[in-house]
Amino acid sequence: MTAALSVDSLWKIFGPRSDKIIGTPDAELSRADLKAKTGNVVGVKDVSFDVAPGEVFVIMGLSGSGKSTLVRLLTRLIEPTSGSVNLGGVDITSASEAELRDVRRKQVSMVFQHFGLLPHRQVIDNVAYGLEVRGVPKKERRAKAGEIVDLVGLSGYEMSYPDQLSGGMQQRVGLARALAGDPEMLLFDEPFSALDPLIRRDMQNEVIRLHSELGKTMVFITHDLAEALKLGDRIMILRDGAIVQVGTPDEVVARPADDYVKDFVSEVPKAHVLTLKWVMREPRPGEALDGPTLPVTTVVRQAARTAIASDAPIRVMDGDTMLGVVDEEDIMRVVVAEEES
Ligand SMILES: Nc1ncnc2c1ncn2[C@@H]1O[C@H](COP(=O)(O)OP(=O)(O)OP(=O)(O)O)[C@@H](O)[C@H]1O
Repeated sequence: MTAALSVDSLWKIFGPRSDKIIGTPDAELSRADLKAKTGNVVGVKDVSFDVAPGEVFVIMGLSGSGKSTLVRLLTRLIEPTSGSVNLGGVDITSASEAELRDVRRKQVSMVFQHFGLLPHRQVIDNVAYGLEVRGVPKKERRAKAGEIVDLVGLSGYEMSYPDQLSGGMQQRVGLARALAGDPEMLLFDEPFSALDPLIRRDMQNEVIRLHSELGKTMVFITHDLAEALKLGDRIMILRDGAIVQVGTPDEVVARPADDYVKDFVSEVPKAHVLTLKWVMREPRPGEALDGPTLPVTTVVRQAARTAIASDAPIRVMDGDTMLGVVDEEDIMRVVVAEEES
């Protein structure tokens, strides 16, 4: 299957003569050392990854890790120093201005932290804006926008103006606007960072629901690990512009690539994230093998009740194949370790 997004050896170095650094030993320097030696700052350092169609791919990192730079490179809002980006079959790196405009209008929509709504337009016309730019006639674009307004739970607010809505509702308008043009991919740049925790949780659930209904490819930028774990099919962790780890949420939590990631995930409630894959074991000699079955993808916490209710260990399955077993004690070990940490 062709990737929805493919990034290959992408670099962005800010500062003088930045294109002369890649390929030299200076490129290997830490960000601080390179800055001290040459005055250049590495925004994105030799980043490669693929996003599959329909995947939710989260790019996570602390402030300064290069998230905003990377997301801007994806649609070439800034020029890369080297490397390539292929978005839905279009080579972004060599695309003409006209092709880029087309990609930004039709293939990818962005949702930002600052909603960027047009204050003097009603919700319906904010949502329809992208269609208007494309020249879709008023009746048609309003009908389409109306459908999307319903989809994001804003029915009844079509005629409201942005400043009459709460932050969470404004971000729903932002989401609706991004969806109205029926893009293949949504790019979220820290969209919920400014929202209250409860509203933020609602919006995350909204993203999960919309993804399951529409199946769009999503690239989601965040500095919040809990958000990354909740939303991502896979998570890519950046530090100083470089990739530290790419993996599924349970891989990242179970097998952090280094101390940096380990530190990040130390507070994560493991039983809520780890799947049986990480706690199953070989059956012991003589152990009963007629216990209940659960898929290997079951989260540990969800397996607890089954384990407690059964004398024989749970058989952990991949389809018809038994991969291992877990019993109550195996599960308690994860839960207790979590309480102690
Ligand atoms: N135009 C620029 N000129 C020089 N350096 C820049 C420029 N833009 C970004 N940088 C530097 O590149 C690095 C990565 O910044 P970037 O904004 O991409 O990080 P971030 O992870 O998005 O952080 P934040 O969450 O704070 O926005 C930082 O050291 C930043 O100072």
